[in-house]
Amino acid sequence: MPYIQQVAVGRLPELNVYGHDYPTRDGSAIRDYIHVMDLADGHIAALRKLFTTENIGCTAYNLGTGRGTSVLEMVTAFEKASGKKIPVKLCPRRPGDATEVYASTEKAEKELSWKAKYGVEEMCRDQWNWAKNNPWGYSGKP
Ligand SMILES: O=c1ccn([C@@H]2O[C@H](COP(=O)(O)OP(=O)(O)O[C@H]3O[C@H](CO)[C@@H](O)[C@H](O)[C@H]3O)[C@@H](O)[C@H]2O)c(=O)[nH]1
Repeated sequence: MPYIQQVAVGRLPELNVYGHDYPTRDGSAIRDYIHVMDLADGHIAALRKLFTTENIGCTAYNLGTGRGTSVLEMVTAFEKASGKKIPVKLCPRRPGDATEVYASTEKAEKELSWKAKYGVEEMCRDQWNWAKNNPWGYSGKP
């Protein structure tokens, strides 16, 4: 996402897509992208659980949407949200990259009463809204 955003604002000429021969629906790798607001809410839900449960010990929760989106699907969604063309360069796979990663969310839903609210469309919309107003981030153009 940070790289797609940099292409959209003109800081990078194109997005390197690492891997286009994965056994996925379009050949690119699949990940579980999450809206930062959902991620923040998930942490708050975990803290709430921590402060209200005695002897909770150490427990891990997955914070994700439970849905996988491919790199090329993300590009298309960002193009739609921004109205900008995102040129891509199909590159070899990065060593060590997994084909498909998405979260199992049942435990967090059940025990934290937390579930991601936003989808890829809202993620791209809100990221573009921030990026177009802050193309060089908080620090401004160097
Ligand atoms: O310019 C880019 C950057 C990324 N990707 C692809 O986009 C996907 C997501 O990449 P990235 O944001 O680097 O995340 P992951 O590959 O999911 O790895 C992250 O998540 C892993 C599991 O949490 C951690 O182990 C890693 O350190 C962390 O970088 C992958 O398919 C990449 O190949 C591109 O195609 N072009």
